[in-house]
Amino acid sequence: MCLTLKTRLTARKPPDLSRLDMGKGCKVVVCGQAAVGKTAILEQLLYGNHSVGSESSETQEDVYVASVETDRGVKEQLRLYDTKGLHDGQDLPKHYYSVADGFVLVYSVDSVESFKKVDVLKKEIDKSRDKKEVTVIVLGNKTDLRERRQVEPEAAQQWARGEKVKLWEVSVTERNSLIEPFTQLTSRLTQPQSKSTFPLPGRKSKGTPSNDI
Ligand SMILES: Nc1nc2c(ncn2[C@@H]2O[C@H](COP(=O)(O)OP(=O)(O)OP(=O)(O)O)[C@@H](O)[C@H]2O)c(=O)[nH]1
Repeated sequence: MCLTLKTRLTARKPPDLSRLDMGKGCKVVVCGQAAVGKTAILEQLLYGNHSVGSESSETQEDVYVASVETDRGVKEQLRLYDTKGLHDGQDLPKHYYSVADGFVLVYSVDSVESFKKVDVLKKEIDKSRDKKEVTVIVLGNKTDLRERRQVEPEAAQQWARGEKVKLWEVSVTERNSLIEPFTQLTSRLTQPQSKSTFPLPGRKSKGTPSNDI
């Protein structure tokens, strides 16, 4: 498993929509209710240096470019869009639906409201995906807050089965819990048959040549 930060393109400034279509790599939108831990997850995954409970400012939009080794042993590039957290009644801006190859929907297990928001987002994705193939994974974060849990794992997994998405419970306090979801997401996003409308029999994965630093 290898996951390296290549670049962090922006820092806490308003979104520049023109950047969304630029650059290579699968585009993954990380979204969910405010303060569920979207930034903490990305920073812990990529830098390994997030200390939970630390003061954090609200994200506007940040883009991280990461190199992830898939379960086929090929390094692939991901562009991870850390989006502004959604407050009550707020929707994810529409442009994300049209550019995303994949979504990471994040809720916090100590907030049933944040889980309901993930359900709303999933249904929006289904409505807007048109014919495009989009990979969605769901992360239930903050499992370390055991006494404050409001979303039970079985109920969440049942919902996930109904929606045909994979759901992992994670905690930023355990970096290892974050690795498998992102490895699987990358593997699915880059699997050869999803790239071609006319898969050829016996066609092998080409993979993307690594240009790691
Ligand atoms: N206990 C605990 N706290 C966490 C965890 N993940 C994140 N946090 C804390 O939750 C707070 C909010 O985290 P952020 O990463 O800023 O959340 P966000 O979803 O990016 O927030 P917005 O940008 O406002 O939407 C921070 O104090 C984090 O340290 C976790 O797994 N466990």
